[in-house]
Amino acid sequence: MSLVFEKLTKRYGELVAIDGVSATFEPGLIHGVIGPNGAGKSTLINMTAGSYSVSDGEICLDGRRISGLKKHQISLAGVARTYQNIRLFDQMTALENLEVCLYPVDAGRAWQEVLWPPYARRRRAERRALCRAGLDRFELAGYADQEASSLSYGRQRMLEIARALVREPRVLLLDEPAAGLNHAETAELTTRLAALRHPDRIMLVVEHDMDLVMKLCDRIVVLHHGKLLFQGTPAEVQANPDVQQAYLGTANDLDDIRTAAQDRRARRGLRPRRDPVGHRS
Ligand SMILES: Nc1ncnc2c1ncn2[C@@H]1O[C@H](COP(=O)(O)OP(=O)(O)OP(=O)(O)O)[C@@H](O)[C@H]1O
Repeated sequence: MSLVFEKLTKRYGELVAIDGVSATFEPGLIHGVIGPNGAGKSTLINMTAGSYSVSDGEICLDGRRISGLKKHQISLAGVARTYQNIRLFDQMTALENLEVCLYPVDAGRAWQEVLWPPYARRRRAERRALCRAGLDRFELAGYADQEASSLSYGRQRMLEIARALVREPRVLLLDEPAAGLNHAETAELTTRLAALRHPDRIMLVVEHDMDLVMKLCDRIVVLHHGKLLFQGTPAEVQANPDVQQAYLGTANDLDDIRTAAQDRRARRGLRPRRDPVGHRS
């Protein structure tokens, strides 16, 4: 049982953003997806979540083809995601951001709640309890009734992950979860993500922060110009000469990557990283 990409291809007109990528992602593991800017990482996430169509090849979850399904059908199949640029319902409270994900999606159950108020009240209370527990997992319970937009940037990131988890997805796709976080927040995020490792859950993390990737991930897929360059454990990836040449630059030297990530943040208007005592680096 796994998530499988079979000769996956995405074309934007003439541009081949993902070029015949085949890979298998096992449950119980955290899979990193890395590669230089424009390598196709977000495109991979967007196709898996159904935000972008697949040009060729297929994506299967537990043996069932999910590419070609609509976005909401893929979500119901158990795929949840977060975004590079946080997307919350800003005017809703933290709790409501989770609750909206649990409202009945089939007409039958929705009508049951409309026609039978005691049942609706009980279901609402159950949903609320589940969402409070979801917030609690990220130490956000104290912010349950605050508007999402009023939370700090770091808490908004955590809230988005808490929301993605509220339906207990089989597949959790995280697109640059550490973007814009300072060192302390990234360290906290790394611990929290590690705690999400579960035998039934497949996690894919697209990330430029190599420290986070190397610490957190069990397996790493390296993309280069839309092609699968290499896959292996963090140690294998760091030792691979092709990866070093294409991406890491020099063996075990992650400073260039950090600098590139900083430049990228600045270009995108994201917060630059700060060290734990608050000095900008
Ligand atoms: N909607 C789109 N329409 C046209 N081209 C696109 C679209 N989305 C991405 N691309 C192009 O596809 C290629 C891969 O982009 P993608 O965003 O997937 O790369 P990435 O590895 O996630 O990059 P980054 O690390 O900078 O986010 C790039 O050349 C990009 O310009």
